[in-house]
Amino acid sequence: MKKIINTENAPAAIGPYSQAVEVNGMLYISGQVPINPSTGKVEAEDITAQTEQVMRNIDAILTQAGYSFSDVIKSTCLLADMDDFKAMNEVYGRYYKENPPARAAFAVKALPLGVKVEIETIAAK
Ligand SMILES: C=C(N)C(=O)O
Repeated sequence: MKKIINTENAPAAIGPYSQAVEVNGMLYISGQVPINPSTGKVEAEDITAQTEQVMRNIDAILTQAGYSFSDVIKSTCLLADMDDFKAMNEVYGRYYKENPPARAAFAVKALPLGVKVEIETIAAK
């Protein structure tokens, strides 16, 4: 049975999706963009600050669902500009120091709200 995960410590959805859905010990977190949940706005400007906000949002959803970064098995990183790959990795890598999850990274034409980065996450117990 699926369980919808919702926390005020991560941004509300900006479209018709849930922050995360848990089913059978698997947690599927929607792509997180760098919205500050306190204000509902994108305040971070550069890729480092935007990635930090995205990772904080992922952390809040993992925590709400009773998971942690060590439970993450797969990420998908979407970038508006592949020139940001290195800087995104520097922040991302702080959260996954050992045995990092499987991952794909893409540059896409554009991201919602004109942000530079969006990261999807799947975790398992
Ligand atoms: C930001 C998103 N995850 C979306 O629009 O689907």
